[in-house]
Amino acid sequence: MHVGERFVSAPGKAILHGEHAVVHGKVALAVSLNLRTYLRLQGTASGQICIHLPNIDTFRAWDVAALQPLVSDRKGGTSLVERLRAFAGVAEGSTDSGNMAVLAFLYLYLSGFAGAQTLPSMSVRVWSELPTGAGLGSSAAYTVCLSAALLSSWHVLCFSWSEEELTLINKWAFQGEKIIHGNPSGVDNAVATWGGILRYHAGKITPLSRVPLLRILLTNTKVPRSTKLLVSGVKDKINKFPSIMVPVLESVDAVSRTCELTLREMATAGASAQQYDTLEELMDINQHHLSVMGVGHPALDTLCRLTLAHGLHSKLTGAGGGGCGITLLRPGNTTHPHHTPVLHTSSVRSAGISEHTSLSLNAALCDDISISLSLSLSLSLSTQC
Ligand SMILES: Nc1ncnc2c1ncn2[C@@H]1O[C@H](COP(=O)(O)OP(=O)(O)OP(=O)(O)O)[C@@H](O)[C@H]1O
Ligand SMILES: C[C@@](O)(CCO)CC(=O)[O-]
Ligand SMILES: [Mg+2]
Repeated sequence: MHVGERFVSAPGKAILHGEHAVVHGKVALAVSLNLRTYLRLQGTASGQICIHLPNIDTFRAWDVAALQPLVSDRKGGTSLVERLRAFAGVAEGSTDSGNMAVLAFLYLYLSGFAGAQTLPSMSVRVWSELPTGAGLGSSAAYTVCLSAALLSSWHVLCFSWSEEELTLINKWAFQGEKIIHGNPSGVDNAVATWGGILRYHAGKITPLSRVPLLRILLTNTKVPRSTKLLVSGVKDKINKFPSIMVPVLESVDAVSRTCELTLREMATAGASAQQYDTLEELMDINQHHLSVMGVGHPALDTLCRLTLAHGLHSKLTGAGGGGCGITLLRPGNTTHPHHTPVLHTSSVRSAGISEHTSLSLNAALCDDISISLSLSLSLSLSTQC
């Protein structure tokens, strides 16, 4: 079987409210960024599968003939993930970047081509503008790219991403996220697939159509962390202290719902100072809840303290434990002349759209912390066949 060339990209995301609680069935609000991950897939006649992941210094190659026996379970009773772990020498519970990325790739590749008479040989390269493991959904953008490229080569189609195809891309990307994350909610891959701003609740994806233009700053603390470990740490805490932690999750749920309501009112009747007060208080409340869940970090505390000294309110975004924080700006806040910090929250769902407004960082505010990102918001998965 020979596959043609594919080039796809998918955006990262910022979570406004609801990270971690969303894993336990609560509401989250998330928005895509214009920092993207890109994938190029090329069919070859080399008899090999090669994957090149420059962001994480990983290059691996296998003979197709060595992978072929993994497709069917000849030993009986083992799952494809278990067979792949044994094949690639990856221990259960490993959080090594390269191992996780490679396992997710092999899983999606072998699942997709399981029905083919022979596995196709190919070379896949994935590179990203997103910092890896910093709370901006790099894992989901990676698995959405893999899923979109492999699906389009399984179906030998040049996608224009119909709703049905996006649903399929999202479903497979979720399987890849499971390998990297352990127990993902699905919010990150949904945003990487559909783009825009959306509400995510127990698997239900609702694009928000009436939202105001918000401006936020995004700060990378550059403190490394693993979403998988943070998510499992929160679960342990809930299991240990259910009567304490369940009300915290309920409260985060209420924060997300109140934020959604406030955004809708701001879009309908125009933004008032009181509504900004509300958004700021919600960020403070949620940041404290996230610290209670055990996913804060001194660098994030520093971000909150420094921005508060300028009258601005911040919270972590994504899994926390380091990574990135977001800071809400009011309309009158001045910003670095080269940056226009904006969080544009309209929802666009079709493919190939690169409409974006910018979301960037005012470095002058946060120069005690390593700050490196200058971002824009992009609104959908795009593809070029
Ligand atoms: N560009 C990339 N190339 C290869 N693998 C990647 C890439 N981006 C992410 N990954 C995989 O995803 C892992 C990071 O995922 P993780 O969920 O911990 O962080 P994140 O997705 O950036 O943050 P969050 O889940 O909080 O939004 C990496 O260790 C690697 O396995
Ligand atoms: C921490 C978390 O809630 C968001 C990570 O971006 C995990 C998830 O929802 O899968
Ligand atoms: Mg992730």
